[in-house]
Amino acid sequence: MQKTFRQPEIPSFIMLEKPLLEERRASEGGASASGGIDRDAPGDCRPWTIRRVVLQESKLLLVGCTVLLVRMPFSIAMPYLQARVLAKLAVKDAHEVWLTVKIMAVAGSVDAVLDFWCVYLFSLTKSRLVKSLRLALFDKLLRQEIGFFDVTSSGELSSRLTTDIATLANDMTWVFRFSIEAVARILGVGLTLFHTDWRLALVTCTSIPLIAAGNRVYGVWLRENAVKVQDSLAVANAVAQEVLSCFRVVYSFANERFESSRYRREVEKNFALNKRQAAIDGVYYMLVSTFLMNTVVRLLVIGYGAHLYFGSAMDFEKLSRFVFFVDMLQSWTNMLFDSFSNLVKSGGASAKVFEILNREGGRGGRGWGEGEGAEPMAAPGHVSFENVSFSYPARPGEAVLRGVTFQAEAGKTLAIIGRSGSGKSTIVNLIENFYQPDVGRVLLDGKSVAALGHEELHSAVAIVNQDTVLFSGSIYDNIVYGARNEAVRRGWRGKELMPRVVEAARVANIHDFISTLPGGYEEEVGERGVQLSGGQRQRIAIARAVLADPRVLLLDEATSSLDHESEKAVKEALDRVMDGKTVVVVAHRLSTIMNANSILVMRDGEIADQGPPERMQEWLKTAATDMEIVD
Ligand SMILES: Nc1ncnc2c1ncn2[C@@H]1O[C@H](COP(=O)(O)OP(=O)(O)OP(=O)(O)O)[C@@H](O)[C@H]1O
Repeated sequence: MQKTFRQPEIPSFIMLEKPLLEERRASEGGASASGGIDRDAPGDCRPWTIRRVVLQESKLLLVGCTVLLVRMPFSIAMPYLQARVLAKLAVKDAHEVWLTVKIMAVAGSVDAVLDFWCVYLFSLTKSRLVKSLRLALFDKLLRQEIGFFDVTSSGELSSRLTTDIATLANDMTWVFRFSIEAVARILGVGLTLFHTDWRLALVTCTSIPLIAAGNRVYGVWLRENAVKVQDSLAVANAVAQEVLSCFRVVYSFANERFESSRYRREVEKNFALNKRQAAIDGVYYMLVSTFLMNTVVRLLVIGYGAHLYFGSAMDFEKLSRFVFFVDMLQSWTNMLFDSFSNLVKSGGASAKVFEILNREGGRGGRGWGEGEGAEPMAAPGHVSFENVSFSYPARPGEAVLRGVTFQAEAGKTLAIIGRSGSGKSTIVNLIENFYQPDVGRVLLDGKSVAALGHEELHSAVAIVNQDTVLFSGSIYDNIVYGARNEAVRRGWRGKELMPRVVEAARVANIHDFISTLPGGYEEEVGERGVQLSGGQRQRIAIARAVLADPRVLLLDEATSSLDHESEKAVKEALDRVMDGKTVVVVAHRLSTIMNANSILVMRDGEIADQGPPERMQEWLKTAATDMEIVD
């Protein structure tokens, strides 16, 4: 049921015009509009692989490869022309020398211009891939179930989003820029070598089987190590993120030294892996690149070439041309080695990224993005649990709820009480469909919450926790957060939203405070709302819930985290918000319990008792301490 808001005067400092609908359209159309990766379009079940990612940009790559092929004759012409200049110098043919120099100048210039296009096209491909992969991964993370985040640290995930994708992309740049070019050039030079002298060309090829065997061994090892390197980096990042985001706790216990050594330990593990990789890289390049290619092949070519030259089976120009081409072949083979090792490393970096992208995700109910835009149904907000048993995915064997059955009647308040760990918050979590019961059903107005659309459920149910989470941004942004989907559905812009935001802030007892701030509703709250007091944060969170105008309000009542004044302001705000709604409150205050319509007593995951407060009055007095109930 939509609440009708009194339209207050809009304060003069508010000049907001936030086009939420356009914002959403931009975010949804972002990837396809830019021609990037299809971000797991519905119905697309193809697994994510490097091949799939690369194929997404096949058109750009094709253009890049065409430019490479066009460029190749100009690049390959250079050693050929150089050898010709040397030969003509030896016979003092000035006309031919200058003519060849002019041809070299033209060929070199065309080569340079085409080089620009190669670099540009392949770098562009890389940037598009990074952008699309980041978007796809982030969207995939948003589609995961809450249990996934219980067992995966946010630091690790941000490492996947940033470091892993950046490594993958950097390495891919090499691969695109050089491996395709290297293969094209090696083929071109190879053909030219055979055309120049097939015997010397065969000698040049003798090392190929050895190089192939070396690459295979190196590749297997490198891939394994690359996965370990990225994993150790993710662990180090997770530690850093945790410490930085909880820095006040670190500071207040003077644990900087401990945290420094904890981070150092993880960075050292990453360093040890990198060191091992550096040593193996060294051995590989020493044997394959420097010894085999640069020394053995060169000695064979010059030795056998000299033999042919002295036996008059080859002239000087041909021999010097051959030597120049072998030089070119060597530098491009080295390039190919680099590309190969980078490709293998990017395989390591991408392993976890693809693992997440290919993750099924056990989110119950319809996922994010499905059935959105639908008008929320007008229903009274009746919550019921039918024989619910549940254990958390992180601890599958441990039943936290057992056979829980109760009703929270529409428009009434149900207070849940019980000892710490008895399962009170778990009940709230299940109403939010954060997790699904192992047995039984959780119903909202007769429908299983798991069967309701994601937006539909969460526009009907709002939660206010003790542990208030605000986002960095303005107070306005944080309050509007409660009604973003509705604002989009109704096409509201800033001027339609502002009166609602102000009204919500008034209901939540925070408008007067906001009006005293220099920036008013546009005042920044800092990361996680650090620039506000606990009570102010809570009242902004209440305003956010008021704006969401839910049918069911879930409250986790604070015990003593606030001073008397703030607690009074928060309590008044809550009393106003609760009016006329179905409220399920994890209660710690006797007044809240006595004002509730019904009380549910939890003990070790089971319902110990339930009934109206009048019936339990006497019992409550004796059990207050045990149940952590305060006056
Ligand atoms: N995400 C989770 N993963 C695994 N176990 C959990 C998780 N959350 C809670 N638990 C466990 O479930 C049990 C019930 O927790 P719950 O938070 O529901 O208790 P509570 O009655 O709300 O306690 P409190 O009053 O202290 O908040 C506890 O034993 C707790 O350790």
